[in-house]
Amino acid sequence: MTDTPLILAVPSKGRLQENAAAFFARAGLVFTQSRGARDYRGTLKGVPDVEVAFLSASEIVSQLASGTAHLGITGEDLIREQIPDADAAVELLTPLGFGHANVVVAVPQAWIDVRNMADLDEVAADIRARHGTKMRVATKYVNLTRRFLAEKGVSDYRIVESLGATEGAPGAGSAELIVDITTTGATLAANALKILDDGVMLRSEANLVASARAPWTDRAKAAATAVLTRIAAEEEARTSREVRASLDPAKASGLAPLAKEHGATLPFGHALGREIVLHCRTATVFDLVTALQNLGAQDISVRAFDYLFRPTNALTERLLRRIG
Ligand SMILES: Nc1ncnc2c1ncn2[C@@H]1O[C@H](COP(=O)(O)OP(=O)(O)OP(=O)(O)O)[C@@H](O)[C@H]1O
Ligand SMILES: O=P(O)(O)OC[C@H]1O[C@H](OP(=O)(O)OP(=O)(O)O)[C@H](O)[C@@H]1O
Ligand SMILES: [Mg+2]
Repeated sequence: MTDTPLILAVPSKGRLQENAAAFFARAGLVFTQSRGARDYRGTLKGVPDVEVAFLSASEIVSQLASGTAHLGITGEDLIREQIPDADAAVELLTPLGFGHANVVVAVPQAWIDVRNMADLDEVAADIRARHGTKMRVATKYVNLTRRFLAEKGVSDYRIVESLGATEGAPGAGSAELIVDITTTGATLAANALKILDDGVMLRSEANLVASARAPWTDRAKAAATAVLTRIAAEEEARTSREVRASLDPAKASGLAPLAKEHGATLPFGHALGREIVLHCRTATVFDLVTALQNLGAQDISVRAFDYLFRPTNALTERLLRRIG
């Protein structure tokens, strides 16, 4: 226990698997599965003290909640659904830009008068009056649904737990409406369902998540820092550019204010000769080039980095703030 390595939980199937593997690969983090593809444990090439656990997105949530895994990639929808006190149990270190899905309340398109959550109260009353039963909501997001309906003041309903093909429930007659995730909307459309106007419960995407309950030994902390440092260096590289140019030293006094105005830095300070080097955000690079040209700079070149390691990074700081 005192010497536990870092357990990194990675999606082994489903929608997140490929994107998660690509995300780690970009950061130079390559998995090795020693006993072939059916081995559900692995390591990270060149990073000691890391054990990779290949799990489903929902198992990853369970392991982060219990502290069996230290770090993992999974959907925020599953985090909010499966962990009652999510903010106490885990820290969402950063959204990852893939695995986008909205958790929504959807009803049959044929219900033309039902447009928003408030209308559901009338639907419930109507069902009760006609059939003496409760309005049925099919979903696997039981907790999110209960919380959301309570917030919206809808109380006369019952949940029909659904483990798959939830969108088919109204058509099959096993529920009146559903709560499920949607990305393109194709499955909802195919089942003649529509999202209520105020029926988006959560906009989810894949996140890099840390467990607050895992045994954060020094060894695990050091390994996590190594992993997060690489991830941050890849992101910093992707969002930064290096700008080099030749500038008459007589004009060098204009450089610092120019850099400041464009949010750029002079990592090597003011060169004594003609060569100047700036780092800037990718999005501002052409404005910076124009400003340098106006200052009289020549032979301006712009380069991308593979990795850019800063003295600190937001990911590691966020983790260490949380786990101490
Ligand atoms: N279009 C999508 N449909 C489903 N999930 C998506 C979609 N886009 C992103 N996701 C995310 O991927 C997560 C895992 O869903 P996925 O369908 O891959 O799991 P699964 O393999 O079906 O897992 P399980 O067997 O536990 O249901 C979702 O909870 C959600 O966060
Ligand atoms: O809005 P769309 O782009 O149509 O995507 C939404 C559908 O995708 C998911 O199912 P999935 O294919 O993962 O099958 P599952 O229900 O077996 O997990 C989800 O449960 C929806 O049914
Ligand atoms: Mg699925």
